[in-house]
Amino acid sequence: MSKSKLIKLKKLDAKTSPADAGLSHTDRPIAALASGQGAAAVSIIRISGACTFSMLAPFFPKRDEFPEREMTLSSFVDPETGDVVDELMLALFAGPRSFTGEDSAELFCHGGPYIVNRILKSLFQHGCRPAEPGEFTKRAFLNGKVDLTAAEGIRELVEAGSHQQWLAARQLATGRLGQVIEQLRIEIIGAMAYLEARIDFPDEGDTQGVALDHVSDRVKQVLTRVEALQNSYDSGRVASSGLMVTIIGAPNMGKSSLMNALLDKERAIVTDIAGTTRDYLEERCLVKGRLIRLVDTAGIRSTEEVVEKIGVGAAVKLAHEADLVIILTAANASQDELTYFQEAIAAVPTEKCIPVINKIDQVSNDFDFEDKALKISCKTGDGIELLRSDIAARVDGFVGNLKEEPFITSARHATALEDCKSFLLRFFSGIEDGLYEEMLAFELQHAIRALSSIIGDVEHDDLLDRIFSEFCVGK
Ligand SMILES: Nc1nc2c(c(=O)[nH]1)N(C=O)[C@@H](CNc1ccc(C(=O)N[C@@H](CCC(=O)O)C(=O)O)cc1)CN2
Ligand SMILES: Nc1nc2c(ncn2[C@@H]2O[C@H](COP(=O)(O)OP(=O)(O)OP(=O)(O)O)[C@@H](O)[C@H]2O)c(=O)[nH]1
Ligand SMILES: [Mg+2]
Repeated sequence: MSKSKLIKLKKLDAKTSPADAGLSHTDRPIAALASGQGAAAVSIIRISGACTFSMLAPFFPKRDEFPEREMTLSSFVDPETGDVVDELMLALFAGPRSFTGEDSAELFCHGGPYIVNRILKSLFQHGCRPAEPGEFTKRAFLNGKVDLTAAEGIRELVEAGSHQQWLAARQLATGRLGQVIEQLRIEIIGAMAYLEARIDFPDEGDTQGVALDHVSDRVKQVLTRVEALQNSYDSGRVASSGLMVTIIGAPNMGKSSLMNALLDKERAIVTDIAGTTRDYLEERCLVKGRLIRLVDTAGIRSTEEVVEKIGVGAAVKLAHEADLVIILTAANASQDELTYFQEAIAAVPTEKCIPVINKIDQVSNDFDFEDKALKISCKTGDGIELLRSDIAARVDGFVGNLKEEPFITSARHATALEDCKSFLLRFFSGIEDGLYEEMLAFELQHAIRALSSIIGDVEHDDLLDRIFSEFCVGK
């Protein structure tokens, strides 16, 4: 194996820090703890930006050269006191071959809070500034290392706590979605090149009609794929942000108790007073490894006769927002409460609805239950595992086979695709209305811009040139 390149830690000319040497706030290298807070075996401090290497020089006085992209055991010295703060591993990355694309360094130090804070403090005193949240990844994006979807994916990878979140984050972080969007963009740009040719060479005569069909066929294919991506949003959203599960029911049925049981902690206040929960309460949690957003609601009261209708109306509204609605009653519920239960079940679409009877510990074993409902007791825990399995199965139903097809995960992607689609549709109605090529090209340009916004607003003139160079007039 060839020996790796050496990087020199040259001190800046002045016996001063980069800050004193005239580096503005924005030019200064950024530094931050990259690993978790709190005591750890090892912590990682990341540094990135021009002057990273010269900024580090005063901390490693015994050595002025380090191999690139290799860990080297070194003493980190406090230039003020001469204290050896830690024996740590140093890795240097010369830009553009780094995560951010800039000169960068990583310090793997002993993970005590004192050491970490002291190193960071020294770095800030000698020219670094604290990195803003996401700034390393932002720099990677600005330096063209990752597109916007990949940057989003990196953020989601770091937060992923479930298999589905990992799947969703991976397809963003690896650039898979970005590539799909880029392909669609290039397709429209290619179609537009034909249009531009018709604009620039209007007298090429007989092939004109054929060419417009060709453009429209290509755009139609893009539209189909845009719609497929739009349809993937439900799955992608559930994978990435969790299934929204709302618990509704009359007061005192045990909605908050069920929330706590599923969360496995005393989150919601539970009392025997009807009307304890007054507002929505949302908590994220894992159910058999699947992320859900669990929403506890205020019990729907029936103080007057008309209220039942209002109650059912509220259930319909909640059902509309939620991916799954747990409709709760109790084994010892009153006739009114049971009526509400039945009406709510009728009002919520079947595929979104899990009817559940709670408090089965309060009635004898041969009690005649309504067949379809799941029977549980938040008090004894009976039936809770079955409910968990049911919820997990619903998540899997949404997330399905996300492995095969590309999918979108955020409202940002969904909105941009909707924009793109509406411009494509305007393009088609423009053809029907016999609009000039210039106008048609205008719609396509907007569709391209909408796609560009997904991967980051980049100039597409360069791409246009590339496509044009492969393109021959009249073909
Ligand atoms: N120590 C460490 N571990 C880490 C990261 C990191 O920044 N540092 N990562 C941070 O997220 C992830 C890995 N992602 C990375 C992506 C690109 C490059 C990088 O140096 N890219 C160069 C060289 C590529 C090559 O030689 O193959 C480049 O793209 O030019 C490094 C890490 C997870 N683990
Ligand atoms: N015996 C028994 N009591 C239960 C069970 N689940 C809940 N309870 C009790 O029922 C009462 C109401 O429970 P909550 O969870 O506050 O009911 P809720 O539906 O959230 O009520 P509101 O917020 O007022 O709408 C409390 O006293 C709970 O301890 C159960 O499975 N068995
Ligand atoms: Mg409650």
